[in-house]
Amino acid sequence: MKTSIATVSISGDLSEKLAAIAAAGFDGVEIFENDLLASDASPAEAGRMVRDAGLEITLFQPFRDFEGMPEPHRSRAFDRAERKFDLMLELGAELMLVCSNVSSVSLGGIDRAADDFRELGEHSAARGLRVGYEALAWGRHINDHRDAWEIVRRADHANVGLILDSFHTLARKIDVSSIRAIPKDKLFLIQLADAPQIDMDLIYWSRHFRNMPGEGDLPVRDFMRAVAATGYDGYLSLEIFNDQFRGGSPKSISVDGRRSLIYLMDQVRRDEPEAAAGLPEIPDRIAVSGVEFIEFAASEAEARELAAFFRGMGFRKSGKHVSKDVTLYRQGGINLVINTEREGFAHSSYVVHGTSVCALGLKVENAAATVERARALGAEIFSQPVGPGELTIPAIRGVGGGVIYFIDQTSELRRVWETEFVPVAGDDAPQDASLTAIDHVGQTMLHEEMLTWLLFYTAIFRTRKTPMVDIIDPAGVVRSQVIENDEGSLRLTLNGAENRRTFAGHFINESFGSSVQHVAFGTDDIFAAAAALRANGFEPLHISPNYYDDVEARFGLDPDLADRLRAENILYDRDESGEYFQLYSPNYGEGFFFEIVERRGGYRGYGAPNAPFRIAAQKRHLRPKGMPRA
Ligand SMILES: O=C(O)c1ccc(O)c(O)c1
Ligand SMILES: [Mg+2]
Repeated sequence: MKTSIATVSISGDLSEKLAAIAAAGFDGVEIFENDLLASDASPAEAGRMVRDAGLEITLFQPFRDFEGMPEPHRSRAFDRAERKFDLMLELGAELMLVCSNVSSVSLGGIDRAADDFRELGEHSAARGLRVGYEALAWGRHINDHRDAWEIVRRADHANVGLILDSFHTLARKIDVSSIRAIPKDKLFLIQLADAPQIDMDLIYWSRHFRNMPGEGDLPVRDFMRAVAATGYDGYLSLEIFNDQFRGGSPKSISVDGRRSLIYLMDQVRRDEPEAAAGLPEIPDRIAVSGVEFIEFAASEAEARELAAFFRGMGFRKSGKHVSKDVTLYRQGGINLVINTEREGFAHSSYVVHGTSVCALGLKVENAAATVERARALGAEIFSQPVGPGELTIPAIRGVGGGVIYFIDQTSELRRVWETEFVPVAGDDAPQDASLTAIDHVGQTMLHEEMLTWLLFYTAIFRTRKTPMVDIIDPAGVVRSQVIENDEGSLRLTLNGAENRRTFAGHFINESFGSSVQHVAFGTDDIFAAAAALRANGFEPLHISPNYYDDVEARFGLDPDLADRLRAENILYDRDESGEYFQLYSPNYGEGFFFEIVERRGGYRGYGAPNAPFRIAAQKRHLRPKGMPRA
């Protein structure tokens, strides 16, 4: 698989772009003319920069408003083409993209356009160059790749071919099976882009909202299957016009791009094994059955406070690590560990972020295969020296720098708790709060990082995304999207803060980066949980009584139930499929919190309608210098 990306897809000046593209492992780059015009480098110098970075120029583009013109526009278009051929020879680019004409003076006519392309083919062949024709979705006469192909077919010139761009084809919902009838030697380049499904003007959608394959909602996989069926084995080139990417980190966008292509082609290899025989074999997306543990990094003093929090929620101190300052707390199927080591990863995480979640442990089928797939997708493998009596737990770095460990049931890892921890007799055992499992883990990030996290989780794990939901914070909007498995036993909520005055934004600011902001535990009996918390002296987040008057009226609740909710500070939501009960801890530090939830029936949401009231309460509890109030 040969991969390429257009310079328009990422931010920075030309040399920054090239460095990031090369570092991410791309083989080639499309030079967008504007990037050259903006650069101080001459075309020859720019070409040298590309080759010095170890890249090939896959395309020079775009050449506009060429075919089907009346005179004198026609002659002028040919003159312009000659000028660009000069430039391409200096640059060292061999293929030029001609996008379909949008000019109001263009005449249309398949044969007229074919004649123009045949003549352009002659001119380009004389210079040793080739031209590829792309149907823009908004082209004046040609806006469908099937018509562009007819023109290329009738032009019948070896130096004239077709360029397919998944966006233009999929945005117009053109049947992709038509691609299977195109001979592969006439496909000069494949451009790939996805996009979120939003109803808007095609040009605006294309130029501002494209994203990497897998990040959006278009069936890029079906498009690529059809391309693979032709036997096409040339460059796959990302061409992503996206405002956020243009303002983002060149490195991270480039890494996402490479990841998206590897992920896409791994799916295509499985769909079309005949066609995609040459692609590397990597383990399929990894099934995750849930969260095995959550690890917090803390100082000793803060660990005592955190442990008091855990105790209040019914967690029992259950084990001490055989060789490290790590303590295990358990309840139901939930494992929480606090790491107070003075060296190693947890400690450096503590130094940077303060007391926080530094690692997640996920339950997978096969931990070694998980690391293999993650590595193939460009994830960073994590390891640190193993102490006496410790197992080597396979791990990778998550997007925000946190660690994700993998525990399976088929290796010695299944005995990790017995192997690494000695039981401790909890003398001061709290009342069990009937917490059974981790319902979801909430990760907070900047809004512009959301697609990166989304692609990371969905490319490596057998998970899917749910539609974006807006969480209304009194100081702004937080966008929330969930990564989940089919069973609902793994749910990661990604919360993207658009400003720093939201509760989520405050957390990112104060904890120096994106990470886990909350952990939600599931229970089968929220009222039993609330009673246990009370018995353990744990005071939940206080919710305004005004909220309960509204809930009672809105859902027509039985007044007794409304009173119980009010008395226990439990939030309530309901949809067609079931009910949801939520109980919140006070903030820990700068906005970290726990949540206890009960789902009844088939409720699959997260109580978004309650968020404004819960967030308002949490903000009232934010203290100038934060330590818990438990
Ligand atoms: O938005 C455009 O004009 C444009 C230009 C060149 C392309 O390859 C493309 O897909 C879109
Ligand atoms: Mg294109």
